[in-house]
Amino acid sequence: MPPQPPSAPTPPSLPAPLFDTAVIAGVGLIGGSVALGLRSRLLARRIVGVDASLDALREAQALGVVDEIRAAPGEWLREADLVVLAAPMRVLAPLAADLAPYLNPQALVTDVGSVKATIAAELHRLGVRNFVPGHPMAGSERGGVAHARAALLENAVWVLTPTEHTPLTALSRARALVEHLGAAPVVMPPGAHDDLVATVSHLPYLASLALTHLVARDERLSLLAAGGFRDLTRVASGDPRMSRDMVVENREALRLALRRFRTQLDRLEAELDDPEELLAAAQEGKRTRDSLPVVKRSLLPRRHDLVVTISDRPNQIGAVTQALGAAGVNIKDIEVLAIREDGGAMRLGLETPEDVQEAAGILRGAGFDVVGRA
Ligand SMILES: NC(=O)c1ccc[n+]([C@@H]2O[C@H](COP(=O)([O-])OP(=O)(O)OC[C@H]3O[C@@H](n4cnc5c(N)ncnc54)[C@H](O)[C@@H]3O)[C@@H](O)[C@H]2O)c1
Ligand SMILES: O=C(O)C(=O)C[C@]1(C(=O)O)C=C[C@@H](O)C=C1
Repeated sequence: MPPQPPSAPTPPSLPAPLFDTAVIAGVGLIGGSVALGLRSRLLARRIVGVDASLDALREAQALGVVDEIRAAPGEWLREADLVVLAAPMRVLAPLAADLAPYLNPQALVTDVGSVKATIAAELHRLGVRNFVPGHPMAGSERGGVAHARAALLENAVWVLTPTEHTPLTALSRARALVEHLGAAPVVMPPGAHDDLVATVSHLPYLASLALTHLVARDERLSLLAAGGFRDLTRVASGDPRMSRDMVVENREALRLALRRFRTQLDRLEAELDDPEELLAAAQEGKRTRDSLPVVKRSLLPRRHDLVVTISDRPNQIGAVTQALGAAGVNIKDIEVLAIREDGGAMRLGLETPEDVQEAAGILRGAGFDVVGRA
């Protein structure tokens, strides 16, 4: 055979996404953050939002959180291989019942609700096979998609609460989802989860309400309320109805946590007359609080991303940054997404959608393969 001319190296293709079509049911703070995580980490080829509020859907689409929007379930759902239920807890089960007739039986279905035993039982009753109940231990008092950020879920503990009905393959797919989103999966039964969050989430919410009620009786108290009071009561600013639903749903476990809390308060009150004992309690409290792990999250919103494939040749990353630097495009964040024998991909975080357009043009001109995610 005559010698062949050397062919131009073909740029490596982007890593295959974990999911083809992801559906986010409830495109608010948490659903939107999951969608942004899927997006920025290239975990789904296509993200569809479904929500009871047309305004929320339009906002999610305008912010580039989802690719497509749907106002109601339908045949279109069969294309989904991932469905994330992220609506308020009181509507999670009815929402699942509306979606169930259209679900592809292979689809991984998960939720993000704050209490797990009831939803786990409800979805089993509905016959949703690949359902893995979940709860990211991260959030904010500010709801709505405008506050969604992929970084919200980064390094967060994300509890998965399989039951005896949960297929092992579904659990391992849910684990992979959580890990790929940059969070840390922790697996336990739904009841154990509900007992624990009663103490670390639902009790603090009621305690913050109690404190705000104390302050409400005298406006001079609000005047003097500084960092300490504000830190302790931040969660009282959350959506009252959602928070109410959360604590009511977990009331059995919460009653026990409240009893333990009252005992602690009584003990501390008694120790006011025993300063040495109170000092020991204060030292123990400081040790516990100081030893809580610091959760590191990126400071940058990852809304304006550009993904560049890089071949396995020297100085490819340098060539990308130099080309953009020479044109005055400011790179705010860089992440290497995948490294393989034939190359890999990296994500550039840019400030504005216009920067993404400009950078994509420059890099394409320099022979790079790019995908914009403005
Ligand atoms: N906010 C937090 O800190 C936090 C943390 C972890 C988990 N969660 C859980 O996440 C879920 C969502 O909370 P959020 O803070 O994102 O709320 P959110 O208000 O920001 O978003 C909820 C979204 O669900 C939509 N929705 C309401 N009813 C619906 C229905 N019937 N069908 C489809 N969509 C509907 C709303 O329009 C809204 O867009 C809740 O179940 C909550 O328990 C919240
Ligand atoms: O506001 C926050 O920072 C939260 O993380 C909110 C918080 C919590 O109590 O920890 C509230 C309810 C959710 O189920 C999970 C998280």
